[in-house]
Amino acid sequence: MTGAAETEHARQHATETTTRQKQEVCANVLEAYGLTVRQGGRTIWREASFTIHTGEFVCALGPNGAGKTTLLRLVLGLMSPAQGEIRVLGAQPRRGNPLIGYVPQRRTLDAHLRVCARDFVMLGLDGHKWGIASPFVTQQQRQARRELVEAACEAVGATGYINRPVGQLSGGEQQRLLLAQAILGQPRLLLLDEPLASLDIRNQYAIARLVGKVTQERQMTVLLVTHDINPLLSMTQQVLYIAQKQIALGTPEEIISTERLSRLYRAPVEVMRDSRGRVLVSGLELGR
Ligand SMILES: Nc1ncnc2c1ncn2[C@@H]1O[C@H](COP(=O)(O)OP(=O)(O)OP(=O)(O)O)[C@@H](O)[C@H]1O
Repeated sequence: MTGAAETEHARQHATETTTRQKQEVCANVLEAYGLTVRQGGRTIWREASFTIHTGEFVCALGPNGAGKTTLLRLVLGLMSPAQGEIRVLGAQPRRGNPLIGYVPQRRTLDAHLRVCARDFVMLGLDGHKWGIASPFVTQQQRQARRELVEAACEAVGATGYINRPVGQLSGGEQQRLLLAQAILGQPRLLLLDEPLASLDIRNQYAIARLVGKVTQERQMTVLLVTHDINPLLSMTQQVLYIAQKQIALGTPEEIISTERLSRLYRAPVEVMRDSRGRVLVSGLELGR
């Protein structure tokens, strides 16, 4: 690296560190004030106000099309609200914020994808460049990146298949790699869009436990979209429920109750709990 490039690199690093430090002291990870969101001329939800605090594990629930992914898109700065204000780590949302890790709604990775698990996870560091590292990366930095990837793979229990082509891995194994990719940059906020979808029950619980453990160890705030809260109940502190164009936030006991859900859906919804605390909701099949 030339002297000028080194100076520029150091300046950028210092600016990013200061911004990071400033945002890390923010006690509220997500703040919404009177948020209204429209898509294609339709109001998806309106006048939502809520706060997610540092370190909370929050599950977003709601019927198909209620606007759960839309909320994640707002947080990621991929769209703007029609009204109201949203603040992420004390600032306006912005695209490519390194303080946010994101696992999008799961697509099965192409069975013919030859890239090995280690390189796939590495995309979490420079995915926007398709893994083509900057020419300024030194041998030492390359080694540090490898160690970071290996630590993330270890954290999600993927070390055993780190050299295998991702296309050949099972759904549960691929989900672990997506999680490793998202935590690589040590984000403060982790967004997960239906990480349990299309996994069998055993793997749903295994991935749920893993997400809980990894995010607690790394002190991350989590906003996770799911259709089934049960595998996540033991770690969920807040539930964010989206229905009937409204958003409600509270503890699982507050939100997932017969009275509250019936009010949210303006329909008779019944919530039952079994001896192990698992919830069963009936009445939602009648429509949004
Ligand atoms: N680009 C777009 N243009 C117009 N409408 C859109 C667009 N993207 C999403 N929508 C609509 O916004 C609504 C909310 O979509 P969103 O994907 O946020 O729902 P969701 O709650 O995540 O649903 P699911 O549980 O099915 O994933 C849907 O009715 C969808 O059709």
